[in-house]
Amino acid sequence: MPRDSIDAENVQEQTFHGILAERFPTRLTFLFYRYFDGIDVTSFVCERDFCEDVELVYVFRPRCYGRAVPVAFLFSTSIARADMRAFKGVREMAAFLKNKVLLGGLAAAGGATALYLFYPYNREVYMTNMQQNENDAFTVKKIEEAFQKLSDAKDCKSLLKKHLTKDIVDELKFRKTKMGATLYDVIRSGVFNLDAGVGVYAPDAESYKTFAPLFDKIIEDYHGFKPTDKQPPVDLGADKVSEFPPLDDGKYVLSTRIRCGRTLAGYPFNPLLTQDDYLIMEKKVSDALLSVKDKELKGTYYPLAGMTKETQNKLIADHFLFKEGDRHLQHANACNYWPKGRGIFHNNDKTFLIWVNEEDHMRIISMQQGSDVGNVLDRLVRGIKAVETKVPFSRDERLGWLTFCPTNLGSTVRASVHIKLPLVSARKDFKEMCDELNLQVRGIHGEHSDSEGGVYDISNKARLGLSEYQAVKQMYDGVKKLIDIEKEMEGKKN
Ligand SMILES: Nc1ncnc2c1ncn2[C@@H]1O[C@H](COP(=O)(O)OP(=O)(O)OP(=O)(O)O)[C@@H](O)[C@H]1O
Repeated sequence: MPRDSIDAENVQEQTFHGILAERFPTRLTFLFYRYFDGIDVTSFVCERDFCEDVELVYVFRPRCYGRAVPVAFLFSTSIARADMRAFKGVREMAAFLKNKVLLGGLAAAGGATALYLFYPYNREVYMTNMQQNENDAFTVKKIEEAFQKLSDAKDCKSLLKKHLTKDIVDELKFRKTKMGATLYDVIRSGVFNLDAGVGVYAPDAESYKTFAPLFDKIIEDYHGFKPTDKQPPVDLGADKVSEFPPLDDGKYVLSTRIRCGRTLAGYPFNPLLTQDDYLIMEKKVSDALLSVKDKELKGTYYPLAGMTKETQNKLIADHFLFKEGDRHLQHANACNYWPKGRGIFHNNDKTFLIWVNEEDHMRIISMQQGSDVGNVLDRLVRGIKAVETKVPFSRDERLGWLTFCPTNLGSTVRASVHIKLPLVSARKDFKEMCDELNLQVRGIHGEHSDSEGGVYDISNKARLGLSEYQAVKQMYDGVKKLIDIEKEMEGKKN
């Protein structure tokens, strides 16, 4: 049963029968239309999202042409056979043969034209209906409609829109990973959220290979990481933390946070996880965390199910917990069965935290007040080492640690500071300056939020093609430079 159908099954079934009764009053008319008009019954069972308004879909209308050609051929030959029996005498036979040659010629020409005109359709029909390339016809139709929607969205600036060409759609629309991910699962969020910066998510690890013609272009555009490039070996920077002394004495940087993402080997990512998967993974991770021995890291796992709204909101406001209801994640089907299987682990001081089954299976986080980047990194490294011995993670030779969003691949490290730079951030070219320093700017309540009280979240932009240590260094060097410019501007002002 397709994943989307779980809740909507009964409703859809009823709608389906209602529509059938209305449009096809007798079983015979239904069968006729089903045969000649290409109605694919399996496609009715599921849909509740993108094509909400489409009740009945003639999945491949051109199927009728595919069937019409052989039917017409059989029809004409059977008439010819009947005629032949009726003819007597050589003259009639010669005339008949002449006609037959003519008829045969016309049929061949007609057949060739039909083949030429309808080959692409028939190929699709064959591939989908014979399950040659796995994807069902309705999903193919959804992908084509999604592509049309993106093409019509002139203001959309996402990398998805930029790189999803007709050729790529035609190449990928039939593909499906072994766990069942389609191109539609990949692009769904970006199709709903035309204001997205990127717009794609990987429903499972294999998607990065199966849908590589799209992912590779987006990855290269975002990270500057070519299809021939390879993620360097892991270097968490355990022996180099002393290179990151505090950035300032508390004047500019309010707090520092370094996080990385991990996915459990053998499990798909959010859109393909079942309720049982979520619960099993939660148990695996929370059990593993129980055995953390490091005194500073030891803590408790708090499942989201059962947590009061008040506690949740307090944790979110204090920047410890993920927010609920991010529309980009929701449209990527990343919030199924929420809040089941989701939760947060943290130590007493809330300086070491692990998010379970939010965007990625795990987000490992180290954070504290002030700008002691070295200390934050040291704690994170100890945390990663404590966990990775208990649960195996997905890593790809080329792309490094695998994550749901392609912007997080590779090192998966986002090292950030909450920082106040009143003069620099007032400059018109603030965003361009940060871009040049390979820094990403966000508001203080996370991605897609605005700055408050002049505080920005500034982090490394690149995560792929550089080691964990290099990602932290990118943020450290860039922020140091911004602080120097702020000081320079202060000097000039005074
Ligand atoms: N340096 C920091 N100090 C304190 N809190 C921070 C810092 N950086 C980020 N946060 C907080 O962490 C929370 C999560 O932020 P956000 O969702 O932007 O980033 P993320 O966890 O890196 O994930 P993603 O990049 O996938 O969105 C937010 O509440 C944000 O304010």
